[in-house]
Amino acid sequence: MGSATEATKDISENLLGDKKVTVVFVLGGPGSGKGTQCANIVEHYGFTHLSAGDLLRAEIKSGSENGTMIQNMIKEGKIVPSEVTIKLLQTAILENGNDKFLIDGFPRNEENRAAFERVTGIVPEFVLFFDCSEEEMERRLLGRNQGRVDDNIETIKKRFKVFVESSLPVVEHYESLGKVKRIDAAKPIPEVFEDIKVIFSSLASKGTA
Ligand SMILES: Nc1ncnc2c1ncn2[C@@H]1O[C@H](COP(=O)(O)OP(=O)(O)O)[C@@H](O)[C@H]1O
Ligand SMILES: Nc1ccn([C@H]2C[C@H](O)[C@@H](COP(=O)(O)OP(=O)(O)O)O2)c(=O)n1
Ligand SMILES: [Mg+2]
Repeated sequence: MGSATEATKDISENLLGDKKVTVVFVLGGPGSGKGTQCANIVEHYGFTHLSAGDLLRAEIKSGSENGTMIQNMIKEGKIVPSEVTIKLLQTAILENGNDKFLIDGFPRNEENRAAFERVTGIVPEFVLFFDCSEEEMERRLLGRNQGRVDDNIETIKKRFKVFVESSLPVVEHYESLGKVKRIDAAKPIPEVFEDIKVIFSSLASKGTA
């Protein structure tokens, strides 16, 4: 004991038991196509998709005591405190037999990132970053039609601001570590997936996933 590295490892073993996992963070602005492409990656590369937003929406539906707080924050385009989101992610990881996870829409700010690293000890294999213009993302969100309380123009503008101010710095952090694989997400869905395939096929052939 004594070193910071050992301390982090001990905490990680407490929270995830002995489970060793491969994690890819999937980041990008609202409407950049993260969820759509995660479904493709799951189908072809055997990952399990964990969307932080989906987990939070399920928590609202379940009638949990945090439900109203989460709902209000999502409506305002704000980011839910990391202890809530991390708990949901941790449970989902432990409940799943798989050891390869795409974590979509997390970490969305520095607090998310630092807390996740601290309490799980998980370091992502890499970050898949979906690069797309706000104009295109806005068009997609307004056409998404999933009945979401945050897919209206007022909340969308707030989400874009939060993305630029809080989420892009997380991407920059991972860029400084050489961990970001950037995708041109403005292209049509099949073309975006062709670019993603190159990345995941090379991961599979290295035997790390
Ligand atoms: N490359 C693309 N071109 C056009 N529309 C797309 C593309 N990728 C996703 N979409 C559509 O845009 C909307 C948002 O996609 P989604 O995967 O939910 O994005 P995110 O999870 O990043 O918010 C959905 O209606 C989806 O069908
Ligand atoms: N790490 C996260 C992820 C999502 N949330 C909340 C705030 C986000 O605006 C909403 C919706 O997230 P979601 O990833 O589903 O949204 P998009 O797929 O990017 O459109 O959920 C959060 O508070 N913390
Ligand atoms: Mg999504």
